[in-house]
Amino acid sequence: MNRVDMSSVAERVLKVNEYFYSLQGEGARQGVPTIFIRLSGCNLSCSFCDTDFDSYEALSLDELSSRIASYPCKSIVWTGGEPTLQLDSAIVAYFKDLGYYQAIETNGMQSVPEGIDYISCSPKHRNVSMLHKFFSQGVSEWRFLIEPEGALPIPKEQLPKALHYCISPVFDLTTDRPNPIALQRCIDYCLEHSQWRLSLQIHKLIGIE
Ligand SMILES: C[S@@+](CC[C@H](N)C(=O)[O-])C[C@H]1O[C@@H](n2cnc3c(N)ncnc32)[C@H](O)[C@@H]1O
Ligand SMILES: Nc1nc2[nH]cc(C(=O)O)c2c(=O)[nH]1
Ligand code: SF4
Ligand SMILES: [Mg+2]
Repeated sequence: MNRVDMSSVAERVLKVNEYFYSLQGEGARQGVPTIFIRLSGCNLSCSFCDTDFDSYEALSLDELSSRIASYPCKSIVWTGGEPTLQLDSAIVAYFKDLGYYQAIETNGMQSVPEGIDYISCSPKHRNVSMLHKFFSQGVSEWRFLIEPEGALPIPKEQLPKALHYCISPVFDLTTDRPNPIALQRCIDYCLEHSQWRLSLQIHKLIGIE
């Protein structure tokens, strides 16, 4: 981006629920130091959702980038809520210009802006053609969430390709521990389908943010 473009993008505003520095707790990048930026709002309201994402502070990109600049890290995870509701390619380019590697956590209801380096998709629907439409180039990781009851959400049809195939048991909201029945379903599934691996929310298990 040239300097004129950069300065106009810098004034754009995101509704930011919270930002914090921690270790990636989920998926194939577990343990990686990461700046989490949680954007407000979602297009779904999943019964198991572990996140309050309604409240927000309106921050310009300029302000947001200066607030995260003190973290000793150049890796962002955009999450929410549903970050695809606010992010676009100009915002991604702005943070790329500042040297950030950018991952996203998305529910798979719509496409991800160009320039994102790593896509973690945890679909909350069973519409495989929608996944092919939005992720025709593939994703970095699938991360299917498994509940204790009901049909497994992993489609029998071919998914867009991924580098990593993760399944996660739903964590109980009162104990911050995996639901034991969901966990057993995940273990059984991985042992029968060896392309898939178990992902636990390690941040909850070790008591970090
Ligand atoms: C809070 S969501 C935000 C991103 C996006 N809306 C999504 O659903 O992927 C981040 C991750 O947390 C997972 N998640 C939410 N509630 C959970 C729970 N109770 N147990 C385990 N994972 C959960 C989601 O499946 C998703 O992978
Ligand atoms: N440590 C940690 N890792 C995470 N990975 C995805 C998270 C999210 O809420 O999107 C999350 C989170 O909230 N904390
Ligand atoms: S899509 Fe993600 S953020 Fe939205 S309600 Fe479901 S789990 Fe929570
Ligand atoms: Mg979380």
